[in-house]
Amino acid sequence: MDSNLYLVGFMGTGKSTVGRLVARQTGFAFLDSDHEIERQQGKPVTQIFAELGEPAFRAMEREFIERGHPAKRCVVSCGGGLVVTPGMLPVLRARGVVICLHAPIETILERTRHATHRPLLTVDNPEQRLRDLYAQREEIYRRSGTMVLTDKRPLREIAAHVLRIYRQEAGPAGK
Ligand SMILES: Nc1ncnc2c1ncn2[C@@H]1O[C@H](COP(=O)(O)OP(=O)(O)O)[C@@H](O)[C@H]1O
Ligand SMILES: O=C(O)C1=C[C@@H](OP(=O)(O)O)[C@@H](O)[C@H](O)C1
Ligand SMILES: [Mg+2]
Repeated sequence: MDSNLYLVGFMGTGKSTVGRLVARQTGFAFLDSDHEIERQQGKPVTQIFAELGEPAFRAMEREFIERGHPAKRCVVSCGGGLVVTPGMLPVLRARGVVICLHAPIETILERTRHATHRPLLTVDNPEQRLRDLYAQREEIYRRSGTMVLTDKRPLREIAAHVLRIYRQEAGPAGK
């Protein structure tokens, strides 16, 4: 059982935090798509958006998923928009197990309130932006993979749940 595990879902659902924990527990490598792109570009995601634009960032995400990471034994925390780009979900599915983290919008608003590293939220009304994006994307996340609820749940419990699903879906009958 060594296929990759991809965590997808909206901003603030805990992909980066939970992914790190699951990687530690499995001994898999931990890769966060945002961090990998930042490392490769030598600048933060906010600067990439400002200087090169969102489409360029989406192309970097695609490149990272298609050619930029090992095929086995990785936990990959995907940036929230990665799986929204048309054509990305089949690529993730072909490469491993896709699990979607979920939280209600009120919890997302709370968890993202003080962060400054998400360029989509550096607007006059970040709350409205989050509500709009959440509504636009909800259906895509719902269809992306087995859903894990994260609201009012401790991180270690979420990580254990993710790991259980991974073992079921990557097991002998799976990948
Ligand atoms: N289950 C949880 N309970 C409480 N806080 C959480 C939980 N999951 C994530 N957080 C917090 O929410 C914020 C966003 O988490 P992060 O892992 O960066 O999400 P994502 O990568 O999905 O955007 C962080 O401050 C993190 O500590
Ligand atoms: O939802 C999005 O489009 C984005 C989510 C971010 O990642 P997180 O989901 O880890 O915050 C990051 O990739 C970028 O700011 C764009
Ligand atoms: Mg993240």
